Amino acid sequence: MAPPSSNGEDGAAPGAPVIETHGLTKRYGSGPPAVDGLDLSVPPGSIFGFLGPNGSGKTTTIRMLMGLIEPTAGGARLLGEPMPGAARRVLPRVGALIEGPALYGFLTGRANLLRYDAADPTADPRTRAARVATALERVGLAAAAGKKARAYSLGMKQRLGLAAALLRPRELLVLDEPTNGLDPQGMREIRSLVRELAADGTTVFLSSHLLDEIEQVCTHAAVMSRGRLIAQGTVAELAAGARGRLAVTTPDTAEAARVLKEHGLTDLVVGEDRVTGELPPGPGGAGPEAVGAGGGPDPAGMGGGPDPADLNAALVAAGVRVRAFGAERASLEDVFVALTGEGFDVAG
Ligand SMILES: Nc1ncnc2c1ncn2[C@@H]1O[C@H](COP(=O)(O)OP(=O)(O)OP(=O)(O)O)[C@@H](O)[C@H]1O
Repeated sequence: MAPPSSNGEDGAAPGAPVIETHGLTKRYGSGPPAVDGLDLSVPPGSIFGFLGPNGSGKTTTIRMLMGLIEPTAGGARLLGEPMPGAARRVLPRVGALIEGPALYGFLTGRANLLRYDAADPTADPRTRAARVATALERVGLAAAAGKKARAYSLGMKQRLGLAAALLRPRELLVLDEPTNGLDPQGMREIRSLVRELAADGTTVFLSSHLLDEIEQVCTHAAVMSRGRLIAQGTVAELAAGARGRLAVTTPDTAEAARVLKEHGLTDLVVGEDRVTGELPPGPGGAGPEAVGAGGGPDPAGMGGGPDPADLNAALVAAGVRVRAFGAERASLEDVFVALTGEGFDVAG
């Protein structure tokens, strides 16, 4: 195997996590820690969603990752290097957008980027204009580059912030709530930009309190609750770890509910012509990397339990007229609720 430094770059071996934390903890005062013993592992090339309700410790974690604040305990490595120790070496390879971009409203979008570029002592002034033009093009702001930043929509401001983060090639992008406050169109624009950047090989780590957003754009996710990591893995693994619900469409709802209950389904919801119920847990438990839950993988993705074919046969045998029958895929919201026993605060 080639040595890790054979590509002439510092840092991690190929395939090594781009972000890795061990027991990362931050305590601000005498209360419970804002971040508590976090073990995070972000694979290269992933779009990694860092999910949790407001106040669950996402921004505090990102600030520690970027070396902006010191952990109370534990440590973090970025691109294989310890933070904050190696910040000067590592941060030029990392683009970040934390708590919205700092922009001068009285300057044009282009002039804002020229200022950012000029603030980088390693940036060659002779190629500055070209770099700025490329970054504006990258985020779809070339046509609006001559407008004052104060006339930009929130989505355009976020894109300008991303352009600033992309003035030089980056191996990792860290985005704190990049779509916060944006309208649906603005959200779509940021999401497609994130996908494009990832397709070019950049690992993207983004925080969000929006489950939907993580499901739409991310390949991997970590779920935070009250400063603790409660699960991490691929989005597919996480959703498969939550028990799916079975839905039966039938005019014979009462009888269908009885049969499903008999076969171990719980949390039955009986509608006008539909019954849904939670499939019982299989031997695998809560999911592949459910922290502290001790579960193993569930290859069927249905939570184990009875075979749906047998359930359908039992319904028919009991005289239930089945119009439609199927498993509903668990969402990340189901995962969150199953793991924490709490609802997800989706305000905003
Ligand atoms: N500088 C600080 N001093 C004291 N407490 C803080 C500070 N920053 C954050 N906290 C507290 O730490 C906890 C985690 O906050 P944090 O901002 O990291 O969460 P978050 O998940 O990013 O939420 P949000 O999306 O609302 O920013 C909260 O209880 C918050 O009040």
